Amino acid sequence: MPLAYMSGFGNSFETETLPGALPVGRNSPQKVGYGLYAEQLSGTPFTAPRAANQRSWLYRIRPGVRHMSRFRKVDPGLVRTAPDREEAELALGQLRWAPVPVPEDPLTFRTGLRTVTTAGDAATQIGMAAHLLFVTRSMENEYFSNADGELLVVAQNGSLRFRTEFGVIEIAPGEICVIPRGVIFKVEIPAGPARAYVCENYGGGFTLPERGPIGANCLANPRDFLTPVAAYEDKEESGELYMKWGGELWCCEVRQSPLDVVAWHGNYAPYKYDLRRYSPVGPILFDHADPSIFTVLTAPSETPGTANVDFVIFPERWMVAENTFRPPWYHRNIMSEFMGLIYGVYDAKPGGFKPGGMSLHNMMLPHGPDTEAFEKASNEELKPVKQEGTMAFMFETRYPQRVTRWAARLPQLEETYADCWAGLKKHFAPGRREPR
Ligand SMILES: O=C(O)Cc1cc(O)ccc1O
Ligand SMILES: [Fe+2]
Repeated sequence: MPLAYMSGFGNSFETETLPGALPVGRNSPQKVGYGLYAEQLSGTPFTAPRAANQRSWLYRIRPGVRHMSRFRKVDPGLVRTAPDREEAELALGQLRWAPVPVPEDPLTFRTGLRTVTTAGDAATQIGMAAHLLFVTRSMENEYFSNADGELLVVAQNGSLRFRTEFGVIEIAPGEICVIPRGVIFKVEIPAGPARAYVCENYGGGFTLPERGPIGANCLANPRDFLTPVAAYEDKEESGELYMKWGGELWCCEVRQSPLDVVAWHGNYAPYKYDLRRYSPVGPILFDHADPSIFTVLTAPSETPGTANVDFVIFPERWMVAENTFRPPWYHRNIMSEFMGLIYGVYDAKPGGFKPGGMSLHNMMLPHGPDTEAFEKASNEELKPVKQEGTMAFMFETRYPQRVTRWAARLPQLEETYADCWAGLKKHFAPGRREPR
């Protein structure tokens, strides 16, 4: 049966699996219908301004206190949290990794999550981490929750099904989902092994960017964001609930499924989005716009216009600009750019950047098109060209990103990456002037 979702970004949703399970006109009646417990989950402080305030009311078989009590600390595997004090063994420079294959070992969402970079400080709710995720086994009586940040999951290969307290979300390559901080879930693989990129946002939640003069439409449209309808498990089997909290991994035994929410209402809930629904806006006469024009979601910091993390994509689009060097320009950026390629070809690196691969262009490190892309873009006939079948993305943060020991030691790290610019020759000729 296809999964059911409700459309809209940050709406006040309501959904119930049994008729009348949601109290009417109040949150906390003396007795909730069907013998359910009422519980509030606050994603922002109680006192957050109305426009930013996020909370949901969950009507569940048992309250959270019956699922989570004393935790014990367990091995975090390859998950790291900022500030990551493990030695950075890498010399400063532009970095790129070839795709890391999905290992053969049995890996669940918990054991298959591997941190690549960390930035900021999770304890102060600043910054982010970029992870790779490999899943070869579904979680059964195992559940996960992240108190350190929200998780933006970018499917790259294979599908992932998230059974959450709020309902079930499935994503395939080209789609993303966001699991808010504190939400309990488990991950299944409906059709074999899966690989994904994950951005863990330690700061305030992702929201839609302002459109300014673009107006009321295009870019990511709110109606294309989908939140699951309620779904619950009434399962009295023991298992483990893992919680990432304070940069450590904790575990407690559960005697029943904590995914026992029969009905809920509110605006703090997981959601998914198909990146192909994004309507890109760009230069239609000349020049190359800043990539912020392709922001799907932004997690602001306290400084206006300075994101804690922006999630930016490079989707299919027409390139039409006249007398323009069409790929990204060479640049240095105060923000740090982590990129991945979901499918297709990325125009700045047509040969070297492979689907499933990743690159890191850290704060103020110069980067831009490789030699091949420069030569082509400087000499091609500037007809309208469609960049087809491509989807790259960037996690762009105001904080420098530190590479983890795991990522620094990966054999896929390309030692000679910077050679992709080695062929950029000196063309300077004081006697020659291009027409303006
Ligand atoms: O560096 C990159 O490849 C990402 C990027 C793309 C673009 O079109 C403009 C700026 C930018 O950082
Ligand atoms: Fe860049």
